This record gives sequence, C-alpha cells and structure tokens, in this order.
Amino acid sequence: MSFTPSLYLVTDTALCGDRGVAEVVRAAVAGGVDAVQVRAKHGPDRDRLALVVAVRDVLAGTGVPLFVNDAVDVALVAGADGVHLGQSDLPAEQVRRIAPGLLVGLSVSTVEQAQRVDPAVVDYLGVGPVRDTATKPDAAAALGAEGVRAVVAASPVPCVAIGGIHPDNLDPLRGTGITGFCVVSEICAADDPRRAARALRNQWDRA
Ligand SMILES: Cc1ncc(COP(=O)(O)OP(=O)(O)O)c(N)n1
Ligand SMILES: Cc1ncsc1CCOP(=O)(O)O
Ligand SMILES: [Mg+2]
Repeated sequence: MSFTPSLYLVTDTALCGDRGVAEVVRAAVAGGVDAVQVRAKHGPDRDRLALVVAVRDVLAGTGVPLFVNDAVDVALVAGADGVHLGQSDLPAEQVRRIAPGLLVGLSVSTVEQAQRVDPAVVDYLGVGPVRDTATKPDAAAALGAEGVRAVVAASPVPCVAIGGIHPDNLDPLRGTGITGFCVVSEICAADDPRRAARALRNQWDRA
C-alpha cells in the first residue's frame, strides 16, 4: 500500500509546550493531519518510548499512521507504523530486513540521493529543507520549490516536502509532484493547533 499523506505533522516537544505532544497531536488530527511523526532528539529512550506510546494511544482508531524519527527499536517496541530515517541514520535496507512490517521514510536533499533510492526498501521520501528553518539548524541547504520539483522527478517513491513550510509559501509547492507536506512549527507552536492544521489542509486541498 502506498503512503501518500497530504498533511504530515512532525512533532517538537519544546514547541508543544505545556499542552504536551499528545494533546497537540489530538488537536492537529481533528484539524486534518493525516500522518504523524514523533521526533524527540533529546533525552532517554524510556522517555521517548513513553511519548510514542502516548501518541499511539491518541491515534488509535483514527487511521492516521504513526512514525518514529530515527529510533527503529522504539518504533518496534511501541507498535508504531513506521520509522523515518535520515542519511546518517541506520541504512534503510537493513531496517527493512530486521523490521519488514515497518513503513520506512528516508530524508533526501539532492537528486542523486533520490536516484539511489530502492523502492523495495523505502516507502516515501522527505524532501527538504524547502526553506531555511530554525527548527532544524543542521539541515542541508534550502532547495526552494524548483529544487523540490527536481528531486521529486528523480524519486521512485512518493515524496513529501519539509522545512520552513508556512501558509505564505505553501502554494509554490503545488505542482512539484509532492503528495503532501510536513510541518513542525506551524502546528506545534500554534496557539490553536487544530485551527492551524485545518487552515493548512484547506489551503492544500483547494483545487
Ligand atoms: C518526513 C521527514 N523528512 C525529513 C526529516 C529529517 O530527517 P533527518 O534528516 O534524519 O533529520 P532529523 O529529523 O533526524 O533531525 C524528518 N524527520 N521527517
Ligand atoms: C525535521 C526537519 N527536516 C528537515 S527541515 C525539518 C524541520 C522542519 O520544521 P519547520 O516546519 O518548523 O520548518
Ligand atoms: Mg534522523
């Protein structure tokens, strides 16, 4: 089954603040988010696992798939649907071999990286960053919409765009070939995550 989300939320624990990640996810899904990745770059695995389990419980029965960033072991233990890997994380081939039941996402920032993707081991690509973003200061150089279009054209699997995406720069991504897009700060830092998700979803779904 191919993974083709429209609005993919990647969480940031600090930006979610006192509301907590699970409650922000609940609101965002009510607003139209159709895929979620728990991205917790700091802290012990026990805390990461507890966070993923809390989000899994919020997503139960919604049909919205749950991904874990980086940590294949946590994804398996928590019963998540998939894992998202970067170019420096565990190799996708080996993750598919040890965890054949997990969906696998891979980050790419260049046409060459997209051309090397094996569709037998990678289910979707996260293409970016589209723009510079304070959320991931160590990201590669910004691609812009035309750069995204070139990477997507080279990909054998569905692609989502990520990085610096906000309502004022979303429209140029239309027609690049992406199935959808990811946001962190636009939803996690919003006063009203449900409303922020609904606005993004309406903007994207507009014909
Ligand atoms: C959907 C999606 N695309 C790209 C990324 C970035 O992954 P990575 O390059 O491994 O960087 P970190 O997120 O681990 O800092 C992502 N997480 N999700
Ligand atoms: C995880 C990640 N990977 C590339 S950019 C990025 C962060 C995107 O965050 P934001 O949507 O706040 O710009
Ligand atoms: Mg990573």
